[in-house]
Amino acid sequence: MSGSIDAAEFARLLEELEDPARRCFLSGQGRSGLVAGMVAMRLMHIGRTCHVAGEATAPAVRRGDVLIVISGSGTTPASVRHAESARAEGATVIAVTRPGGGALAGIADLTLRIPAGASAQLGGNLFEQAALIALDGLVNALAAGVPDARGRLRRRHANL
Ligand SMILES: O=C([C@H](O)CO)[C@H](O)[C@H](O)COP(=O)(O)O
Repeated sequence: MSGSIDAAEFARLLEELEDPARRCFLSGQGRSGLVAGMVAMRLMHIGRTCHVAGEATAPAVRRGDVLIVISGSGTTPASVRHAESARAEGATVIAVTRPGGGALAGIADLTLRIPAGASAQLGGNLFEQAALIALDGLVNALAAGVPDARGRLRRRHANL
């Protein structure tokens, strides 16, 4: 990976997600969608109301919500559509994408650029791995403000 995540972008995202009452939506396709699911799970564990776009139980996104769209290319049609729809509803859209960020970065209110270019791995592996580490870092930073976050995770963890 060349370069690093921009500290100001990371801080801006943290600020946007500071309000524990704010609903979060996550979106991504393929492996980027799996990263979205992992991040949504941890946000739920620390007490957030969080949904994964496209899941049967996800409600409508509305003004005041935050949608985080994960897409290395920034051009995956479903991801771009989710960003457009959420913007049209008045939600805040956060793009997690490579520098450049395709159409997605142009739609988003905020972007976290993940400097994961070509690598010896298959497909977009490096982006997907790096995006997960960055977003786990974001959740850990949010968890620091949650009283007894570890206990909360234990109590909220799936048991079925
Ligand atoms: O699963 C993926 C593919 O195998 C590349 O590693 C991608 O996550 C999926 O195709 C979505 O692409 P992006 O929106 O560009 O992340």
